[in-house]
Amino acid sequence: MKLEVFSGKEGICERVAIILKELETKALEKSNYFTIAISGGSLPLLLKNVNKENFSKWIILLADERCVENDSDDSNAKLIDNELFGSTNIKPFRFIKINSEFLNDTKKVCENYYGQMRETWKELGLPCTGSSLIIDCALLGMGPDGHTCSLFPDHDILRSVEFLDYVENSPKPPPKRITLTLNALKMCENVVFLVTGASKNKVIEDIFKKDQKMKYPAGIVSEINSNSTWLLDIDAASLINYKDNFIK
Ligand SMILES: O=C(O)[C@H](O)[C@@H](O)[C@H](O)[C@H](O)COP(=O)(O)O
Repeated sequence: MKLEVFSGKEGICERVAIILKELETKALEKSNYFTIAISGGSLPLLLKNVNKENFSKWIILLADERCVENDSDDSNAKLIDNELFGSTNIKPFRFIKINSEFLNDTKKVCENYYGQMRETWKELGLPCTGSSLIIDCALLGMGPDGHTCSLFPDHDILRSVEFLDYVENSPKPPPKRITLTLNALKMCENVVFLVTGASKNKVIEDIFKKDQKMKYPAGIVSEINSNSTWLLDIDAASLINYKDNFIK
């Protein structure tokens, strides 16, 4: 697991734009598309420097989504749409969102979302292994409790054997959500965590200094995926020794 620390959000914005350009280039050498799963929270606000030149080749997925209307202020899709595309005319090749027709049945929202993903992978000949669809990049946040996507510490969802699953009792509101599982995240070509703020420094200390990754879903993802990179600001990194990983 790679670690890079920045003095502020600006450095993270610049670095993530460079990383995504590199991953996009690599993906487009193999296929016509770049597949990326994106978290909600403050993460989409860090994507302002992302190069939009090849957006017509991007397939955007929700790393997790709250089961709300796509135009609700609680929707991760709305947040990502606003931050990446704003008022521009630029659009990705496809942005897979939940079907709000099923909002009264979380399981159906989940089945439908996975179905949309599978159809896209099949239609475009994207790589898969069994029931796992291979995603080029998962761009993930982490909460102060160490959750990532809607994978919460000590929650049953961590034992899911599905690729995509749902929770109806999320400790963080709103309670009903769908999420990529550990199985799915293990198979992603790359996982990039963007973590800012002092509220996360203890979890970062446990993951990077105390070797207690497995206590936290974000740490577990980093352990099981062989290609994870963490971009932190100095507030999140304040309890670890980051001298050799400080970028600017
Ligand atoms: O669906 C959610 O409730 C959010 O997406 C959540 O999972 C968020 O990504 C993390 O809590 C990190 O949030 P911040 O980046 O805002 O700290």
